[in-house]
Amino acid sequence: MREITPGMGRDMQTVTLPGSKSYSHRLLIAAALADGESRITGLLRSEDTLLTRDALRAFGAVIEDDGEAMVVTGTGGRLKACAEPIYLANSGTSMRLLTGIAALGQGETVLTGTQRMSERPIEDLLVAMREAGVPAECVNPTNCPPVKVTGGLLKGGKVTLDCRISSQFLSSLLLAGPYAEEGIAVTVAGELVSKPYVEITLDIMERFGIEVTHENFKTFRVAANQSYKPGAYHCEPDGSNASYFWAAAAVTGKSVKVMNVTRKSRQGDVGFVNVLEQMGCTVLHEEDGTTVTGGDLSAVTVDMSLMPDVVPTLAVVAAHAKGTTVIENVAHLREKECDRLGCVATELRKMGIDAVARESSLEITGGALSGSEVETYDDHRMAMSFSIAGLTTPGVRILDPGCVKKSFPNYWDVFDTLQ
Ligand SMILES: O=C(O)C1=C[C@@H](OP(=O)(O)O)[C@@H](O)[C@H](O)C1
Ligand SMILES: C=C(OP(=O)(O)O)C(=O)O
Repeated sequence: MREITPGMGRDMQTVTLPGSKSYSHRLLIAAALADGESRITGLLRSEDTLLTRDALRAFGAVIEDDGEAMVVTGTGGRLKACAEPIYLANSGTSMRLLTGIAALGQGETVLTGTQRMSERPIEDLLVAMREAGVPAECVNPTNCPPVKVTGGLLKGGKVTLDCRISSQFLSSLLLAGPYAEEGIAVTVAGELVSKPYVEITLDIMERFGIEVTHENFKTFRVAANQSYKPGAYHCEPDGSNASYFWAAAAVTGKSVKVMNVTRKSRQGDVGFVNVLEQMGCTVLHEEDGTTVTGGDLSAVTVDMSLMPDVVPTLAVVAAHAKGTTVIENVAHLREKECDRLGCVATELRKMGIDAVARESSLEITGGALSGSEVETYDDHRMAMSFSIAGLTTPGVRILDPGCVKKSFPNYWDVFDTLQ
């Protein structure tokens, strides 16, 4: 348990954050699929990205960490058989992205995780993989992991993919695509949620020399006989994790600059500052970072389909704003580390805030917060978001604060520099 002390130290604070989780997973995967040696700096070393690293090692990539960079000797897309199941805890990105990559393995691969992982859907991806020739199925009749994938049979061709639950399914097929026998053409059926994460995938594939074409994010084509180019790559800091520090400024009225996270980034969550601006904050965009200064906060109605991971942060800011904030189009938040609509509403209500989770939206009416013991549901974003409420409200106690290790192991050290 960790009790937060209200208040911030200086009026203007600067923070430096570790690497982006989404970029780190993809940089490691692309380098592991390349033929030759890559050197990657700035990577996030957290529970989830290290699980991806270990899985790629099991698939035959040689990955060494010299403290500054990870040096990856890739497989050229020829992956080793994995006799033991690959354990991916509750890392959805690892599970979904590596399920597609397992199609490049030899023989059968089983990918497994925590109890919560076995409640996070994956069947839509497996349907498309089977269309592409890959025997792939859930071990239990749940549409969720563990999954079993038979490698070596990725024919590719035309497939249809339902992306209403997760964009990670599409990223998975795209990343494996260059090594499909016929290449792959993926048509997205239904809404593509979390689209910016697909842009991150496209960015990495392009940087590694792979050409992907698409018509307005509807049909994506990856030609066969392309290969990932090894080289020197750098990972930018994490835009989702920046949200907690911008939110700290928003609720305290002070200023926080997050270094090297700028609007030039392809990380959709950097767009969180635009929502804060709409709520009454001032935002300063500079070449070397983005500063938020808090102001009188008022409620917003906002579609957050593109920025799912900052919804818990926004919810805590909304609890401090005048009026009722409506966060729309976020049904997919129910499938994350916890049911983030239900759990966020429950924890806000414990603090005396009127919060309602609907099927695909969240409504929060700002008001006077009171301290409470915050259940974090083994969800790093619950811990980090609710710590921000503790800056304005005495008696906020975060249970299981160590769960931040999933994406931000030194979160509390950086948080403490605010005080
Ligand atoms: O591809 C990625 O790196 C991610 C995609 C998003 O998931 P969904 O596409 O399932 O919403 C996001 O929530 C997750 O933290 C990271
Ligand atoms: C949803 C998240 O991650 P993942 O899907 O990788 O578990 C997250 O980091 O908020």
